[in-house]
Amino acid sequence: MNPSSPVAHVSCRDGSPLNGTIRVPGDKSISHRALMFAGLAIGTTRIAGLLEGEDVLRTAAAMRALGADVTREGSGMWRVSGAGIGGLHSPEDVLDMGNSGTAARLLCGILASHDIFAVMTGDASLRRRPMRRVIDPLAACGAVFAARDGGRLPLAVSGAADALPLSYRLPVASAQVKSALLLAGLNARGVTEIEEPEPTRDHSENMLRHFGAAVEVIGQGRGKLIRLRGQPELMASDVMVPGDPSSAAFPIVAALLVPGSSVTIEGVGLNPLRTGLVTTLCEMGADIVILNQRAEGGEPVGDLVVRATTLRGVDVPPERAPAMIDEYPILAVACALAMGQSRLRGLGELRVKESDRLAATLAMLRVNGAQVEVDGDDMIIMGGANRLGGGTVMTHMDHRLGMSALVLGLVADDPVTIDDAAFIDTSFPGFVDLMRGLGAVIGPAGGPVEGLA
Ligand SMILES: O=C(O)C1=C[C@@H](OP(=O)(O)O)[C@@H](O)[C@H](O)C1
Ligand SMILES: C=C(OP(=O)(O)O)C(=O)O
Repeated sequence: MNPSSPVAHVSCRDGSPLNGTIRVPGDKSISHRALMFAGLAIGTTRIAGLLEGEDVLRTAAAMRALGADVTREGSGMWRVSGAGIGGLHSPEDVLDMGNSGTAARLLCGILASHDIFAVMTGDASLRRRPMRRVIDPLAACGAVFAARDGGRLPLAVSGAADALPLSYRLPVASAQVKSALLLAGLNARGVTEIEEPEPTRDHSENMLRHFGAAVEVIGQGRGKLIRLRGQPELMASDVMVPGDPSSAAFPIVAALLVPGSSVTIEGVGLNPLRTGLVTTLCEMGADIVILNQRAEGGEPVGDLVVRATTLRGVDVPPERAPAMIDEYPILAVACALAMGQSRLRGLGELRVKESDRLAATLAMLRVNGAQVEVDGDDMIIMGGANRLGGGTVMTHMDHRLGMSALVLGLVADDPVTIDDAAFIDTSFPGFVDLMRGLGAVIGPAGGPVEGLA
């Protein structure tokens, strides 16, 4: 993707409600993991509903370069024949992980405990993101990493020929770090132990079990100890990927905010470690009904019926952050439209996402007339500004900023423009068309609504 794409896209309030029934693309976290675990398993795994966004396509290409047989069979339908744990080989060329922190960090885990040499890079956004949080703990298994200043990509890794198990207490609440260590632990002799003081998404633990590994999780409440016995035989096992709750967040908030709307989103993943946004919106008074709760591929799933509601301000506790870490930009849009003040607490991790999301979300709202402040790691938003919109939002290569700004435009008094829509494809290909199908007016700035590439 071209980060300096000159296209400006704009969304406008036109008074018509959003209506319809949709599905959002497959869960990004689960899609990355399905390709990685299937690539390490013996036998052939079929994956249905894989997210075909740029980020996940980078993982597919990397696993292929490392020796797994990864084939697209149809829309969202993929077949992976794994190389078995320890069976991957050195890639012939540099692994380019594009815009994806998850792909880069989880792959570091795989590389660390394989006897291979690899070099990894990414786009300008990913090259700014901290990698020490994975390479420091992974080095303890015997891998040797060399990275650019500050522990940034590009990096080179010489994986351990005979990896040692890891024992580590996570200093930040990060499912990416946890998953990188679990992936390394798969090819280590003995038991890898990870202490997790704050719970984060557990898709890796669920998928390890799905592929036949023995994972023990000790502790029920907040603090957990995760134990993985190394060198299990991972057996191929088909995966059905649920709709991504982090993508559903955009039509959910749009339906709540655009008066008269009623939107049903089918097949959304409802893992409790991902549903912080729904909890928060319900605290704001949102009319969200969950129907047909069921389990699909080891993950809870349901259909969400969302109707427009007048929202009130909310105080979101810091401990909820891991369950909605990617949803703060769109929650901030909801707060700007709510009655009263909101305080979103403990958002330090937002500074190291695809952009500095704390600064970029503040700028998005301010340039469109909302009153917002950052106080330490908290964001404070005054809802109900007299007039919103009219600004151009700099998206800084960050898909979630782009989508949040377009949703803001659907309810603002004046059009909202974004500098670059290209990065939306990293997690939500087809976003603009899907929103238009519900009745949203989104199009190039100053041009006709139809014809947006
Ligand atoms: O494990 C994952 O799939 C992810 C974990 C989160 O990152 P952190 O682990 O850095 O919090 C999240 O922001 C990212 O979009 C996906
Ligand atoms: C932070 C995100 O992804 P990643 O870390 O994989 O780039 C995201 O999708 O919002």
